[in-house]
This record gives sequence, C-alpha cells and structure tokens, in this order.
Amino acid sequence: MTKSTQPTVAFIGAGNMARAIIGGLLDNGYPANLIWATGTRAEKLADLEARGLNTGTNNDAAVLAADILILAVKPQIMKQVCEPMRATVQQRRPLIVSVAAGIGCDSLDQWLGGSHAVVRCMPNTPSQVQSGASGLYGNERVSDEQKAQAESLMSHVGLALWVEREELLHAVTAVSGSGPAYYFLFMEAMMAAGEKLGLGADTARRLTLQTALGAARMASASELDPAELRRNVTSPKGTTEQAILSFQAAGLEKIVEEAMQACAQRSRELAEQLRD
Ligand SMILES: NC(=O)C1=CN([C@@H]2O[C@H](COP(=O)(O)OP(=O)(O)OC[C@H]3O[C@@H](n4cnc5c(N)ncnc54)[C@H](O)[C@@H]3O)[C@@H](O)[C@H]2O)C=CC1
Ligand SMILES: O=C(O)[C@@H]1CCC=N1
Repeated sequence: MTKSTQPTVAFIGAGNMARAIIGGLLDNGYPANLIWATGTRAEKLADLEARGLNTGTNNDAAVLAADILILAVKPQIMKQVCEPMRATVQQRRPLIVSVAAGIGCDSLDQWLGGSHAVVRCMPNTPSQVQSGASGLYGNERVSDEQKAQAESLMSHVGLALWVEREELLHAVTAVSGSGPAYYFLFMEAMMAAGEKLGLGADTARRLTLQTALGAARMASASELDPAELRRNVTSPKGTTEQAILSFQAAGLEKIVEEAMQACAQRSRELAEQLRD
C-alpha cells in the first residue's frame, strides 16, 4: 500500500492491546502522523506523542480524523464510551473496528447510532512484534474495499484471517486472543521447574524462551504436523517420553480443552451481559 492510500487510524483507548498494535504498526513503517490515540489522561499518552502520534483525551477529535476507528477500551465500558461519540461517528462515518472481547456488531452499531460498517477484530498482543494473530468478522455493511482495508491494517502486525460467522470469534478468542497468556504461563512453569532442577534463574529463563521461540519457528516453517515434530524429539525409552507420559497422565489435552471452553464461554457471557 502506498503512503497516499494509507488510511488514518484512530484508537479509542490506548492500553495494552492498542499499544501492541500501534507498536507493531510503527515498527513496520506505518506513518505515525496517520495514527491517533486517545485516553483518559494526557500524560499517559506522552510516549506515543513523542513517537509522532496524534494523541489526546478528546475522542470526538480522533473520530473526525479517522478513516478507521479502532475501539480498544474494555468491554464493560464500551457502551458508555461509544454513546457520546455517536454524533461525530454519524458525521464522519469511518469504518468501525472493535477489538473488544464478546461485544457483538449489533450492539456496537446501535450504540454508535446505527447503519455502520462494523468489523470485529480479535487480535493478540504479539502484534507488538509483528507476530500477531487476528480473527476478523464484518457485518453486512462492510464493503469489499473496507474488508481489504481492515485486513491490510492487521496484516501489518501479523496474520489476519476472516471467520464466516460472528459466533466463531468466541473460538478465535479462546485460541489466539487469549492464547499468548497460555504460552506465557507454560514458560513461567518451565522456568520455575528448570530452577528447581538446579539451573540459575537467568539460564532457566533464556533456555526456556529460546526453546519456545525455536519450537514455534520450527512448527511454522515445517511441513510436518506438530505431532510429528514432537515424535521426532521423543526417542523410544528416552528422556522426552517420560515427560510426555507425565503430561498425558495429568490429562494435559483435557486441561487445555477445558481452559479454552471456559475462555469461549466467558466471551459468550460478556456478549450476553453487555448487550442492550
Ligand atoms: N489485552 C489483550 O491481550 C487483548 C485485549 N483485547 C481487547 O482489547 C480491549 C482493551 O483491552 P486492554 O488493552 O487489555 O485494556 P487496557 O485497560 O490496557 O486499555 C484500555 C484503555 O482504555 C482507556 N480508556 C478508558 N476510558 C476511555 C475513554 N472514555 N476514552 C478513551 N480511552 C479510554 C484506558 O485509559 C486504557 O488505557 C478490550 O476490549 C479487550 O477485550 C482483545 C484481544 C487481546
Ligand atoms: O482477557 C481478555 O478479556 C482479553 C480478550 C482476549 C485477551 N485478553
């Protein structure tokens, strides 16, 4: 995409998720002057201002500048943040992109006055290092051009895949939206166990992180399934076999499935509770 065709993107809410996307966009060369970010306290936006973004506490000003309006506040306050922006959103009619868990296109559209093109995007924080994974869904008002715009934007920070039904975003949340936390938890556990086995904290940390990176890179680059790659590490009567047997005896597969079901269920609950 050439510079002249790049849309102006305004983030309403500049917390963890927005900052991860902004960081990824900037590092990938997205012009800072085409990015707006708002928050409740100007001083918290000083670092973004210093990187050349347009920042402030006035959501309406950001809306009026936006080709793409990214709603990145917590689901619980989305309605109270959207409703006061209604008049300016109706005037400007940007493409609405919400990254909030759970909240449906219909609610967002209604809170913003109706008849809007609304994309729901479930991103994840590795967007910060351009290794994000986003699931996208657009309502019937989203044109092919707007779909291409949203996909292009999120492709700056990683993988961007469309799902056919809005309901599937609950599953995307369980896999990739929340997924980084599962891997971080696993890293924490491996680092702690490495220390218990006698390694220094720094050594346990560096070996754990490099192993996670290596396994993810290898699985991404390989034509083989992760199951096959696992078997290649697991020598019969060797060491890995004992670790895998221990995981399986503890019911790892079921533990993971139950955790992801709980995640998707919470996403459905948020949608239900916060609907009008
Ligand atoms: N953190 C994550 O890994 C992911 C988060 N999400 C979604 O992203 C959204 C934001 O989550 P986080 O960034 O984690 O939360 P956060 O709490 O870090 O960020 C929210 C930001 O909104 C700002 N805010 C509050 N009221 C505002 C207002 N009236 N106007 C402008 N800004 C306002 C807050 O100051 C805060 O910085 C949520 O809806 C969440 O479901 C989606 C995928 C992953
Ligand atoms: O935990 C949450 O609710 C958000 C949505 C997906 C990841 N973080």
